[in-house]
Amino acid sequence: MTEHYRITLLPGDGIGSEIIAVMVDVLKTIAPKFDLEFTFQEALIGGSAIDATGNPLPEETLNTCRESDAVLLAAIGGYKWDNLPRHQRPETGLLGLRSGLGLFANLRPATILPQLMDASTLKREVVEGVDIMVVRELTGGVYFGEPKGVFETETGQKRGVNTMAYTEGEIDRIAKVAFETAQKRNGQLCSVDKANVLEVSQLWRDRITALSSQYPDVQLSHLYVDNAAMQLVRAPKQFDTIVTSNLFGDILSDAAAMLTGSIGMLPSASLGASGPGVFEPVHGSAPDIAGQDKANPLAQVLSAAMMLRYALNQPAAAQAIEDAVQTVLNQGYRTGDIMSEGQQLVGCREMGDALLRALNSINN
Ligand SMILES: NC(=O)C1=CN([C@@H]2O[C@H](COP(=O)(O)OP(=O)(O)OC[C@H]3O[C@@H](n4cnc5c(N)ncnc54)[C@H](O)[C@@H]3O)[C@@H](O)[C@H]2O)C=CC1
Ligand SMILES: CC(C)CC(=O)C(=O)O
Ligand SMILES: [Mg+2]
Repeated sequence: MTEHYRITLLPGDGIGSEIIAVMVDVLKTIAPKFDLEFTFQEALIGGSAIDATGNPLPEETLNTCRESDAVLLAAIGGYKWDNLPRHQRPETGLLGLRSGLGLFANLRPATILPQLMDASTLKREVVEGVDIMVVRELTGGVYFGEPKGVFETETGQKRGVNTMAYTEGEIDRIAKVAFETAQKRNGQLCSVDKANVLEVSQLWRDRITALSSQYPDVQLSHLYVDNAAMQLVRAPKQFDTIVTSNLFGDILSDAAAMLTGSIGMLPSASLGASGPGVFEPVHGSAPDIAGQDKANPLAQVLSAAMMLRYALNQPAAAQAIEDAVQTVLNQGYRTGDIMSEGQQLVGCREMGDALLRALNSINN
């Protein structure tokens, strides 16, 4: 029986429309082979939404997302909107989408593919075999805490304020996701915080430690975030699952991206307790290469694979996409960000065409 899914597409800004187009072709190609049918509905977010409606997250977009089975987002942001007031910025739209859909858990896998061992800026022996899952808290911490703003002091100076805050409930629910993720992997969980300085991090550490007694099969460790950043580039293979707050996870997952060769390779899944998840690359809108057919579409395509696996329970279709990515890399196709000697430099569109050829060679 054919399974039918309603998918919201959010191309956003910059390279968004280029990489989403490749991903949609991939999904359309895979659908009949696995008895799937997708209805795609495009909606506005970020700078393109500001230009069209004055609002980085129109209510209509949130409603469309809520009515769908899953959301595929590319990225938002760009120079054009950098000087708008905070509440009108593209990034505020993205934060609104995450909080509006209750997406408190962001899973960011950083796995090095054997074909890309020489694309990393780190030595082959350091990155070979890296397989890390960063579980980033996504709707709390300093990106959302109150008070925030720029205020005037008694002496007339401007003072910028953001607040890093977590409740026990917010920590407990992300901890549960992280422990369960570690259980399904190698059973090692490293919690990253700054408990030597920040009260909010001490609460984080205390709650994670308290909850660990419910997961005797998971080996829990703690690192301060400065050391964790250093360890990630010194000896990344020591990590299995990492759980951390919104800001630290944002930073550490970009660093982890470079272990795999490029941020253009890293997908992610943003999940809540119920309702549709958002599947999105870790990278941003890359305005420096937008409109030039230079973007690597693989993080976006692998985000669609995460959607098939995590939201739609279609692991065989997810695997087919992941296999196609390996095939095109085996064939030597490389966008600029993962290019190395002896390989064939291609643009975003050409990489997409190679993926479609690989998928079309799958037997029905
Ligand atoms: N989830 C999202 O929508 C995010 C949005 N942003 C926004 O994106 C804009 C640009 O931010 P940046 O700090 O420059 O981060 P970025 O991730 O967009 O780009 C960083 C560097 O990586 C390269 N890059 C990123 N994705 C790539 C891909 N698929 N293929 C090849 N190269 C790629 C870019 O060309 C750039 O040199 C900003 O407006 C920022 O706020 C940033 C991060 C996440
Ligand atoms: C653009 C920000 C809102 C977030 C970010 O950098 C990210 O989620 O990776
Ligand atoms: Mg980021």
